[in-house]
Amino acid sequence: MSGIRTVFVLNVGSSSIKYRVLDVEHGTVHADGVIERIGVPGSGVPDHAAALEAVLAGLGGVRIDAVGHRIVHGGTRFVQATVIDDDVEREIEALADLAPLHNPPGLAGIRAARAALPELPHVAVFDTAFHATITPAARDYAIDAEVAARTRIRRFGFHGTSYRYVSRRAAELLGRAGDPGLRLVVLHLGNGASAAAILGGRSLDTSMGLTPLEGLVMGTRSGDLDPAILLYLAREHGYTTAQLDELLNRRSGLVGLAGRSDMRELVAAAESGDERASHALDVYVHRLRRYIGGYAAELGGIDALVFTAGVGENSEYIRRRAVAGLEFLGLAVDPGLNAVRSREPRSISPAGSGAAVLVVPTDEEREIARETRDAVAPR
Ligand SMILES: Nc1ncnc2c1ncn2[C@@H]1O[C@H](COP(=O)(O)OP(=O)(O)O)[C@@H](O)[C@H]1O
Ligand SMILES: CC(=O)OP(=O)(O)O
Ligand SMILES: [Mg+2]
Repeated sequence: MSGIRTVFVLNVGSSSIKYRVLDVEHGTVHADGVIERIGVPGSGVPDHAAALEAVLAGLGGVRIDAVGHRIVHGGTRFVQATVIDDDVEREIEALADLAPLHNPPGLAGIRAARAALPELPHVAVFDTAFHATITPAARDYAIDAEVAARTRIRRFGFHGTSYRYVSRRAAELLGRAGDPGLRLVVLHLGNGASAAAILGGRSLDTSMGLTPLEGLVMGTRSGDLDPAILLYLAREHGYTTAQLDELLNRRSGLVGLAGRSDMRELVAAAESGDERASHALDVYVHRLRRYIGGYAAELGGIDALVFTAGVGENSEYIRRRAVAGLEFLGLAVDPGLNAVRSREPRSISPAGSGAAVLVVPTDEEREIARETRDAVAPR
């Protein structure tokens, strides 16, 4: 008897708002859209409040019962979806320094939406929350423990809302929902990309760390590198912290290696003989395979490898190359099944494989709606 049927989900980025109004039980979408170029001069959308006003005006008469907000970093304070009040809003603000690219826009979204819809419950759903269960060994960096504690440095992990949704759908597809022994390696490959080792629906390890910069090669982020590179650039080449931030978050990854981040374009370029594109893809796939192997080792074997997000769901090429030669883990991809284009969760491994290879489209908005309902009216 929660009465929460229709949830307005807001995924606010630095210059865009993605939104969806949906029926939480059936997933039926009443409205959705994206507003881009917020705050860009000449765009006609000066700030998040104006953007949200435009979104709300476009919704007309749709009845909304609650609002769910994607917040990327919940720190140690938020390990589950949380109903927002003034205190929670302040605590999210205090976490901004840990996720300077992601949290401030999320907070701007909360402020604008609470002002516009003050009578509704608002819930913050955190990317980090699902990874609250990572092992202590996976959680800690090997640095001076006193410094780490004082400065709150540890690994958190992100894309947790996606992992929660995808790992549940994968378990259902395998007929193993609720099985505490199910060993999944999930690859969330979007613009931001990460991997996770998930045992029985709980995250044991994940590739992003204190911030969403660690781990896999991404569209514009470097992922793992030798931290001494920063010292070297600062000391010998005069880089400032702002320049290092810009280099590693915006001018690295696929963009840094090959000048572009769109996977479709890169694969097409590589296939027509572009050496830089081809090399960028080699670096991307190399890193990916190291994580698959590492997580299989942590899990003591693997029952299914799961691909999700824009690249994982759509790139036949990346799936083929990620799995090539992993027969020793029971993993293989059937070329015919891999070529099928579909929005449905599906297996792409040959019948009789030791482990499954799955493609499971993620749906962060639907998961946010579900967690919003459950936070407002715990079941
Ligand atoms: N048909 C496709 N083939 C290969 N890659 C694709 C395809 N469609 C989308 N992508 C890739 O998906 C990525 C974006 O993924 P997405 O999950 O939407 O990212 P984000 O949510 O992080 O912005 C881009 O690199 C894009 O090139
Ligand atoms: C946390 C993160 O990297 O998010 P996104 O993939 O949306 O950039
Ligand atoms: Mg994404």
